[in-house]
Amino acid sequence: MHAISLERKHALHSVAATRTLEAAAAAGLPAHTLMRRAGAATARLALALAPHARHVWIACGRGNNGGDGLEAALCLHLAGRAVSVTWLGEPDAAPADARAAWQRASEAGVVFAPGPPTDLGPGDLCIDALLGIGLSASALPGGGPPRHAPSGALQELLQALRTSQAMVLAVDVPSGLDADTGQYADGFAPDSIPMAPRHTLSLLTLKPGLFTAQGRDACGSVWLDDLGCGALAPRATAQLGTEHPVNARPQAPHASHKGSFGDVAVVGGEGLAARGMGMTGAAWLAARAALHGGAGRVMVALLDEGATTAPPWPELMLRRVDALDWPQLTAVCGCGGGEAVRAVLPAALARAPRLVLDADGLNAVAGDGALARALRARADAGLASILTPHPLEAARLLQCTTAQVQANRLAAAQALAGRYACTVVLKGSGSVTASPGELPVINARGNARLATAGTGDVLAGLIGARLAQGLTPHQAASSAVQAHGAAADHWPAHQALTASALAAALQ
Ligand SMILES: NC(=O)C1=CN([C@@H]2O[C@H](COP(=O)(O)OP(=O)(O)OC[C@H]3O[C@@H](n4cnc5c(N)ncnc54)[C@H](OP(=O)(O)O)[C@@H]3O)[C@@H](O)[C@H]2O)[C@@H](O)CC1
Ligand SMILES: [K+]
Repeated sequence: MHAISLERKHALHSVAATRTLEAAAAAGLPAHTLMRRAGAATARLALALAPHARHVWIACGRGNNGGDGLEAALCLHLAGRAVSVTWLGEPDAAPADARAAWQRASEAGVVFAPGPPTDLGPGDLCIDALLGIGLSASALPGGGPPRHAPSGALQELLQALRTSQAMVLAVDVPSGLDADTGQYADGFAPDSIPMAPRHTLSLLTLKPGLFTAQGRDACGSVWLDDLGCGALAPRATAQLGTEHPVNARPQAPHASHKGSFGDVAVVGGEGLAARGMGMTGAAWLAARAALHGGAGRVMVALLDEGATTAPPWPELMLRRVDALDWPQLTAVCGCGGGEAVRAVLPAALARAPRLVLDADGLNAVAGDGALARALRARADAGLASILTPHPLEAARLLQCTTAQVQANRLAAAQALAGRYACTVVLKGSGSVTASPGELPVINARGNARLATAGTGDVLAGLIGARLAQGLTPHQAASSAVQAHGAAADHWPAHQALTASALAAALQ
């Protein structure tokens, strides 16, 4: 068992892949072995997390997730800890593994109670073994006729886990969270983020839903125990994090010059005169990020007709759009582009060998079939494209709703990558980078402090710098997303995170 380090990459497996592994592993082992191992691992982690707990309360559901909880109860009881179990199952209706676990726990004298002890305090521990990967698909958003929201005893136990002052350890997955998508099933989402610390012990595999959408908030710290079956794991579904270099420069030869690291041109920043909204700041932010991200030279072509603006940072060079030497550039197009960017896109799409399309650039493509076809045609011409939509922009590009994008972020990013034959970064909690023929990458870094104006422009500029330095689009995008998140994770607690300061802190 180990805590998931964000410094390394990790394989992620869907529920279906995990079920395949479970079946293969179980076939070679005596009956109930996997569940015993799962229970023992849960108990070990419980003892490590809350060594001084006066009481451990375990909420167990009717399925095998509850069986893991019963096995953990037995282990903790045998270790001399004060344990009580609330089990929603019935021996005659329980699956075989869970029934065996109940029998062993009962015979050993584990205490069963109708609910949690009334005096659970901050030093105590709750274990959530109500629902695991057997969450019914029909209860998932968009997954068919809605099943009834959790009711009665299940609802009461969920509520007790969420309002308890005691730390919560979730077995396999926080109950009600879809392990594939990171979305709660209907009726399972908490009203607010619980205050007590949370941990999740993922069993057999790490699942994608633990790290994207609502997964990060639901899980807290994530641990993995492969139950001794890691060698049997099938092909990964996705990857958590990346090990690509954060900045290509440190490996560069001494005899380098500014041309060695590529030219980035940021095209965006509609002026105040166009529609009464000045958005030039977005272009400057992207440009600053490209500079700090290691691009050799950074040019800015503002969509601000007639304005004479001095660059806010002297390293940046101003260009008119018609003076851009497209074939030599990595273009970052769209940041603060407003309506004006639409006129520039035909040239950028046809001529830029490497293109990052952000914000209004994406909206323009979503609303114009000819631009969409031009984007799609770039792959056949050997031109590299990266799209960086947030969920609403992704929904426009896919002609669906934001809720449908969020219901399965991995699938949405992959659908976009397929539709436009390019790399896609679907932003949001647990950003997903997808490219045709590549394993999608879920970013594990970053935090809510990134939810401030301009950080998306910074990301687009950084991706442009990575692309200009010769990384593949998939590497450039996934490593930039990770570096952007890591910068926020290392941000001093007392210091405001602004996009401008973030751009300057990039490495
Ligand atoms: N077997 C093994 O080898 C191993 C298994 N392992 C463990 O088993 C877990 C998977 O077990 P599982 O398949 O039994 O599913 P599980 O997560 O307990 O849920 C099923 C229960 O939930 C209920 N339920 C579902 N949706 C619902 C809803 N919307 N609202 C309300 N209720 C709902 C459903 O009710 P029903 O549909 O029967 O009415 C049923 O009672 C896995 O996560 C891991 O912890 C590990 O030990 C490794 C070895
Ligand atoms: K659970």
